Amino acid sequence: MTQAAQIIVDVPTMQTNRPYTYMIPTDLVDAVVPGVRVSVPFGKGDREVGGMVVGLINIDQDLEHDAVYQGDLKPITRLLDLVPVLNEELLALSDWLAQQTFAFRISTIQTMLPTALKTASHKWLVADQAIDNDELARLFDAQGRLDFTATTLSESQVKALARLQRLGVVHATYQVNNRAQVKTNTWVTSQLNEAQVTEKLASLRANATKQRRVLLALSRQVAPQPLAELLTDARLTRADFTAAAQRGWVKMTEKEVYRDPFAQSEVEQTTSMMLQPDQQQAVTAISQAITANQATTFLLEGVTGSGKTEVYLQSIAKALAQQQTALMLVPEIALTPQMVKRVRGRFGAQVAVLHSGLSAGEKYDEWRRIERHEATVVVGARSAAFAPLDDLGLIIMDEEHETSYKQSDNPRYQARDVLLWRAKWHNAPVILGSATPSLESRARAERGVYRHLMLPKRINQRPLPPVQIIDMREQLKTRQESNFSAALLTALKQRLERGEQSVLMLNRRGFSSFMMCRDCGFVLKCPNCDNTLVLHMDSHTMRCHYCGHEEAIPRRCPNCHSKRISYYGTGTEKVAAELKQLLPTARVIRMDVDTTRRKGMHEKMLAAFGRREADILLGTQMIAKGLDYPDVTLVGVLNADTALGLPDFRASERTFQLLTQVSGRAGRADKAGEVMIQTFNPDHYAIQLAQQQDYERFFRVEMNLRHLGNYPPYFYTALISASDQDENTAAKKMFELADWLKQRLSSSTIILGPTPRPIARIKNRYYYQIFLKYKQEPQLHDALMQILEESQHLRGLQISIDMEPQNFV
Ligand SMILES: Nc1ncnc2c1ncn2[C@@H]1O[C@H](COP(=O)(O)OP(=O)(O)OP(=O)(O)O)[C@@H](O)[C@H]1O
Ligand SMILES: [Zn+2]
Ligand SMILES: [Zn+2]
Repeated sequence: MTQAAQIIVDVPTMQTNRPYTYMIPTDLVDAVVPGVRVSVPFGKGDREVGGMVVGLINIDQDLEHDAVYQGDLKPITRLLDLVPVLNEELLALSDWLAQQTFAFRISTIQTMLPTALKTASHKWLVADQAIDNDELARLFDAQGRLDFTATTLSESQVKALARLQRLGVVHATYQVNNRAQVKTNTWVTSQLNEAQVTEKLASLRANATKQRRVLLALSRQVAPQPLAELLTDARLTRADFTAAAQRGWVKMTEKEVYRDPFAQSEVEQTTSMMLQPDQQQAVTAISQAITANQATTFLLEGVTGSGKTEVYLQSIAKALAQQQTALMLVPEIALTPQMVKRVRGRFGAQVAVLHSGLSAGEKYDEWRRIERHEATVVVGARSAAFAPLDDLGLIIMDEEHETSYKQSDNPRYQARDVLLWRAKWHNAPVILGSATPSLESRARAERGVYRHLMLPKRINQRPLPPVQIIDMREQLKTRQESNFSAALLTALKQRLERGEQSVLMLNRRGFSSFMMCRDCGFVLKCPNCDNTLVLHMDSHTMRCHYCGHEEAIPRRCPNCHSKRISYYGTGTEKVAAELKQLLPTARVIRMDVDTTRRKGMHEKMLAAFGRREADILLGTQMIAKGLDYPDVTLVGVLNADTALGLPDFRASERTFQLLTQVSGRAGRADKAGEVMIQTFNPDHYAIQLAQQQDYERFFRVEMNLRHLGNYPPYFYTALISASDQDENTAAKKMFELADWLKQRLSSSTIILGPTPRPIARIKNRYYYQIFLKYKQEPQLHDALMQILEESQHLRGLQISIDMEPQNFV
């Protein structure tokens, strides 16, 4: 009996999207197992490519059934791993995921591996114990390291080393060949003494404000300090200090940053709290499912501040108590030290944390701790859904409604689906938690597919803060254009006088992509779909992205005939400038993608705000989550409407979710809180119901509208996009496709488009899309596969498929 290996090669094309059969050299027979990476000769000229072993077959019996096999089998060239890097579960998952998302198997496999394993990296073997074989022991240097990538090893040596790794005598580590992985911080050292600073300040021109700020900052501290710290004053920029360096006032140096080894040990140990009755009920139900190994999905719906986290923690404890592991996903933005602290505080060093802030090396370290069963609790963002935990006893997804759980690039997977799949594999329950569940999940709870658990009250009966809606149309009649209503401005002044803090949110979603009447708030909608029309400056038209309807940009408001129609939207920078004028004494921290791009800035700014170094935290959506500061008594939303204008059937849902989240930040401690929402659409149901914080009503109203519009959760959706350098080719192909689909699919399926994409041209490629809404469509998978396969033969045209798309702009 001869064995051969089934290998997915690292050649991402439709033709190669299936296992190829390779011969296993006799010496490697035991070492080649599913889940190890290899390199193999492939294609014309036997180019060497990487690959993943996904299965083994007996040549004598199975080969005639192997469709791919032609001619003599080529042998595997090299073994890259001594032990599998993906286990049986994850291999099966990668296969399922490729099917679900119409992605190549190699790309779903790559998605599951930590970066250190997929980029060009240098592999070392490290001896953890003495090796009792002289020949092998000699391969290791004085530090017990063997350079696996550079050393030529005989096949028997490879086999023997594989055995040692399986026994835990040696382990593999990776050094990523990427200089950028070394983290550095810029430090600023003043070159001026106190007297010189005073002198320079005196000689500055009156309008040299930037230089004055830099000098003032220098006067406060003489010792070298990190630039990032100086930049917590939002009025200062890196460029100001670069300019100062050119003047010889400061020296800027790069220092390497090391991981703080005390960061973990500082976390204070916490113990389980006495649960409130609602919490207790939830924990009991979840615990029963854990004990019974039932893959029940729970929807934990709890208002902001109702103590969902404590329910998670005590349920995790239950899983650990029966020697199982737990996986918890949170949105990237919520992975603040606060959240990590709460989990570490309860479970200590057995917690592994995976987030985008870690370097490739750090991520690999965490991944390995999980694989070696050193970590039994994993907290992480979307990609942590693939954490290689064995024997999962509980899976949690916090803020389950968050769009960031859906990956927008290939493979376009929804982490929630991955978790549900894994739960079935492990017979483990899942908790989907949120104050504002997605309509899809809430509808499933209604139909009994998920079990519904509720936490309807805040802890200690603290009231939800009162929410006031401010009609900006009224404001505009009396005052000149401003981002601040009189009421909000007064409230901000009060907080300043009382020494309390305020949070201001500027909604960036939908920023200037549509038009709105400044007098009546009217937003132009599609006559066919009731979706907001998107402004296309290139063609000077308003377009519907679902059905393709197009019309001229109106000069007057179709509703009130006002001429004051404009792009609605504004940036945080502009708001910060206005704030400076209106409230010159207020200390403001501005938090948006620009100011938080540098690693660690997000946490630094929040920490500074927590230390009360600022009066106002001004930011985009990123401030809506997770903040728990006792002195915040005012939350202001500057523009509640912008997301409502988006050409997205989920626009109301997103708006409601965001407003509810951000309102939940006020009055969490003893001091009462207050929320003010500025809007041009005070009567819109999403805004009205957010004011009342009435999720239940919102759910009913929105479900009704979804039903009328044939949208999810009543219909499933899929988005097919095609792009080409030639606009006609892309359009023509998509019209053909739409016709073909009409014949192929059932008549109950709704095919919208093709239409040009919101940004029709990206990097000189033209995009067209078809939007599908369907209930039951057994033909769909095959039809879409066929489209992908056929598109391979069309040079230049690229087709992508997004199941249950979350983003339309
Ligand atoms: N049983 C309890 N007894 C006393 N305090 C509790 C209890 N459960 C939770 N808390 C406290 O109540 C506060 C709010 O809880 P938590 O942050 O878990 O709510 P949440 O539902 O996750 O809120 P959000 O959705 O706003 O993040 C926290 O400070 C938490 O420590
Ligand atoms: Zn109008
Ligand atoms: Zn339309």
